[in-house]
Amino acid sequence: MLAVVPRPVTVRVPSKVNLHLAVGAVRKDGFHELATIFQSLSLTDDVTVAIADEPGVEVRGEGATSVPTGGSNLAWRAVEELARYVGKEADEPKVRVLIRKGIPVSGGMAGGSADAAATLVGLANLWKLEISRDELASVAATLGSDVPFMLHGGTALGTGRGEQIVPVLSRHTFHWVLAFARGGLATPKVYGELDRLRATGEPARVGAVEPVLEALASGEARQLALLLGNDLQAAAVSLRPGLRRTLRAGVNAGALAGIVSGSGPTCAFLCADAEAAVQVAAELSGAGVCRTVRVVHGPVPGARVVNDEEPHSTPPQVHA
Ligand SMILES: C[C@@](CO)(OP(=O)(O)O)[C@H](O)COP(=O)(O)OP(=O)(O)OC[C@H]1O[C@@H](n2ccc(N)nc2=O)[C@H](O)[C@@H]1O
Ligand SMILES: Nc1ncnc2c1ncn2[C@@H]1O[C@H](COP(=O)(O)OP(=O)(O)O)[C@@H](O)[C@H]1O
Repeated sequence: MLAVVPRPVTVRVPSKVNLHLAVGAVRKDGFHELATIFQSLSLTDDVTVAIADEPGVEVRGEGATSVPTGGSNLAWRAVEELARYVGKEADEPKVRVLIRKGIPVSGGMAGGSADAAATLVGLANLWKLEISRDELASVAATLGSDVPFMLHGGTALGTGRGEQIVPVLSRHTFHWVLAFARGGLATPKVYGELDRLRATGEPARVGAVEPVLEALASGEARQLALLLGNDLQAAAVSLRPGLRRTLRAGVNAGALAGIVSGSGPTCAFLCADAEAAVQVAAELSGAGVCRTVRVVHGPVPGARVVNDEEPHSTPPQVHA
């Protein structure tokens, strides 16, 4: 009798920006204690998982050539972790993963984490697993600090090393312009640079998280703009001094505020509305301070199956 091979499953997964990133002490396990507010953004990766005779990962799109396709790819690690969790034999998952990247690699927008989260959701569907979101989140946390949020999406507070997620009330949609840099920044290097800066001085720290929560609940972009803060920004700028110029250029172009996204080097500019974002993007792209400019919005849903929707929708793009 012929076995029925399940159809491939395609999952769309957002990127993220940290609206507030307070980096605390280094813990015994080497991670920093965090209090962060994540917001998912409409810049996405699409990940397709399929049963195949030749297992492996294929990567296409934005920055694809700098993404490993072997066992260190976070999507492949997700295949292995989920297989282990549900008790599949180590050589059983004959799965092929196709990643279509829209999220810049090593850009501080959690692209690898996004692919891992998308793979978990895709496999749960492909393998018809009876697994709860909480269980999936616990597997996600073993893959990386940002992975649980990429499952979750929306706007959320992350604590611990960033993996403990609680949803946050956020009214309205916020409009952003992203400035992609040439080349990426390695996350551990940026945390290390912050440790170095703190050992030799007192780089400014972000304020309390409560006012940010209030601004999100009010949905007022102008209020939120005054409160955006990222403790890793000083470290990213120290490693890439040119980011200072990019941040200034975005505000000069009419953004309400600019911030380094997570560990950088992508810069995210909050704009008053959708129309203002398009104008800021056009002006910023002519300023010669970044590689590419994108207009996006948030929050959007976390990793979700989109089998019957059209393939990867790239947001408006302006080449700088
Ligand atoms: C900085 C943030 C902000 O959301 O994201 P990115 O900007 O890289 O996307 C995250 O904290 C990145 O999370 P993620 O990329 O999942 O990191 P992990 O794989 O868990 O850890 C990579 C390395 O980052 C450092 N790290 C990460 C998280 C944390 N709370 N403390 C740390 O010190 C450690 O050096 C660790 O070895
Ligand atoms: N599926 C993936 N997509 C992107 N990067 C990946 C992936 N798997 C592993 N990596 C590696 O993870 C590192 C961080 O990538 P990424 O998640 O894009 O950046 P960031 O941590 O700045 O958000 C890079 O060195 C990249 O080569």
